[in-house]
Amino acid sequence: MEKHSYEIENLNLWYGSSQALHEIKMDIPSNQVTAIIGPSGCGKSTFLKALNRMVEMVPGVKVAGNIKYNGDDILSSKYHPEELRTKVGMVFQHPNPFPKSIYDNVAFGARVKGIRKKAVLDEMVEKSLKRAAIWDEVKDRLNKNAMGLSGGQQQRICIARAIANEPDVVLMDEPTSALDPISTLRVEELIQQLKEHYTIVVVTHNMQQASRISDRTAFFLNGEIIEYAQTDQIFSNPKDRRTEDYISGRFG
Ligand SMILES: Nc1ncnc2c1ncn2[C@@H]1O[C@H](COP(=O)(O)OP(=O)(O)OP(=O)(O)O)[C@@H](O)[C@H]1O
Repeated sequence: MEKHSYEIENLNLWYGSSQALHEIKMDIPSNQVTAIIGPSGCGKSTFLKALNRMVEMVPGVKVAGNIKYNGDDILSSKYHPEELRTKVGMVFQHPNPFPKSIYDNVAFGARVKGIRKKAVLDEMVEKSLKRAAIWDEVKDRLNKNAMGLSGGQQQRICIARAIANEPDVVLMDEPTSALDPISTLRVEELIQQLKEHYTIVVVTHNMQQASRISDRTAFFLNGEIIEYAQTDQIFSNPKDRRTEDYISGRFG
């Protein structure tokens, strides 16, 4: 049976009195890439930030329904959201390394957890940078400031920082939209490699990207899921007219 990192049912979300998500039902398979597509303002980022409960930082937000993460109801009052912070990593649209060395960026989470041994940190930094496909480019300058890298390299450092915490899910909110085409391709290849170890959920405006890198695609419109299926099916044989109109560029 397919394992799911998330099982979501009846998810509704409001910013004040304005409803941004309506009755979302979605299972997110483990060790696959799930893409979230849809026009601007349809709720993609909101949905992503509901998965790690980051959305609750917005004043006046109300979330109702069921989000099961590895079988635990993360919206229950008994659930400690801190657990999600380590298990669910996040990568943002604009690369946001800390103004620190490459090494310190990747070692950051481990140091927060109290890990001090240099050998342990060294090994973790190397492993994470290798997994993020940037080790060869930076191994000779680990003590240089990460802000001095190109945007594409910075984004891979941010991915290394996210995976250094050994998460099992990585959420990515338009991770390549600020990158040039070559860096975009590198990050796309990386995302496909990462699914061997992590469950990936990626929000993208770019439909070619969704079709290239994802196993499943969910099409959101006005805060609802219109269609969610295998990516091949969404792009070759969509069931809903609105999906077809969107993927063929008729709106959005
Ligand atoms: N912090 C907020 N406070 C109030 N309303 C918000 C907030 N964030 C988002 N919204 C509203 O919720 C709806 C969904 O926004 P969201 O950012 O999730 O969409 P999106 O699909 O990610 O858009 P984009 O592709 O432009 O990033 C929009 O109507 C938006 O205006």
